[in-house]
Amino acid sequence: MTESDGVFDVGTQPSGVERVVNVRLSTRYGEFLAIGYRDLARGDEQIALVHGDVTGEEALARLHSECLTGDAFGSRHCECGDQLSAALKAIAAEGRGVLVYLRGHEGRGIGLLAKLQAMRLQAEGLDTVEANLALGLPADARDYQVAAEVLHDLRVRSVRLLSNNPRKREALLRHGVGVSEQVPLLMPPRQENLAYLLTKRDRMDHCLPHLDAVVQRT
Ligand SMILES: Nc1nc2c(ncn2[C@@H]2O[C@H](COP(=O)(O)OP(=O)(O)OP(=O)(O)O)[C@@H](O)[C@H]2O)c(=O)[nH]1
Ligand SMILES: [Zn+2]
Repeated sequence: MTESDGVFDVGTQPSGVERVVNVRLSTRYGEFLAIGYRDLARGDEQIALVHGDVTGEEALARLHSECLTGDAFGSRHCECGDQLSAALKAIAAEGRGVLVYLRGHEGRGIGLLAKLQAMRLQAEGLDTVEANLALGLPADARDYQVAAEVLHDLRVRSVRLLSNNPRKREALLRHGVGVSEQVPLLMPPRQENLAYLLTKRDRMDHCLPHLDAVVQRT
C-alpha cells in the first residue's frame, strides 16, 4: 500500500527488541546471564538477567520497575530494593528464572525528577496516587510491551510471575505471554513505607494480604 492509495503503510515503524550483548554476571545471589537489549521503538536500553533454562513454560519471572532510590540507595520509602533482592534470590534458589529490569519505569513511568517531586508532596500529606495527579501526571504510566518482547525473544511462553500487581499479569497476557501463577513478593512493612504500601493495596488493587494483620482495609 502506498500513500497514493490513500492508505499509509504503518509496517515501517520499528518495533520489538534487538539483542545486543550477552555477558555472564556473577552476583551475590548466584550466576546470571545479563542480556542487553535495545528497544527498537523507543531507543531505550533494557536488560534481562537470566538464570538457567527459561524457555517454554513455568519459569519464575520478575518484571522489575526501575527505582533508583530504592534499588541503588536502599530508600525505606518503598520496598523496591528488598523486592529486587528477594526476586533474584528466589530465581537463583529455584535454579531457573528471569528478571527483566525495566528502565523507563522510574516513578511508575513519570521519571526520576517527577518521582522526587511526588515524594515531596507525599511528605506534605498526599498519597502516591494523589501526588502524581497533583503534578498533572498519570498515577501509573507504565507500559509492559518491551518486557513481553524480551520474554518472546527468550522463548518464554508462560511464566510464574513474581509480583503483587495485577496489572503486570494483565499486560503480559495482552502481549501474548501466559501467566500460570502470580507468586507474591511480600516484604514486611516498615513504619516508613506503610502508607505507601497501603495506598497500593487500597487504591491500586495490589494483592498485599500481609498488611491486613497490621491495618484493616479502609
Ligand atoms: N510516582 C511514584 N513512584 C514511585 C514512588 N515510590 C516508588 N515509585 C516507583 O514505583 C515503581 C514500583 O511500583 P510499585 O507500585 O511500588 O510496585 P509494582 O512494581 O507495580 O508491583 P510489584 O511487582 O508487586 O512490585 C518503581 O518504578 C518506583 O520508582 C513514589 O513515591 N511516587
Ligand atoms: Zn521504589
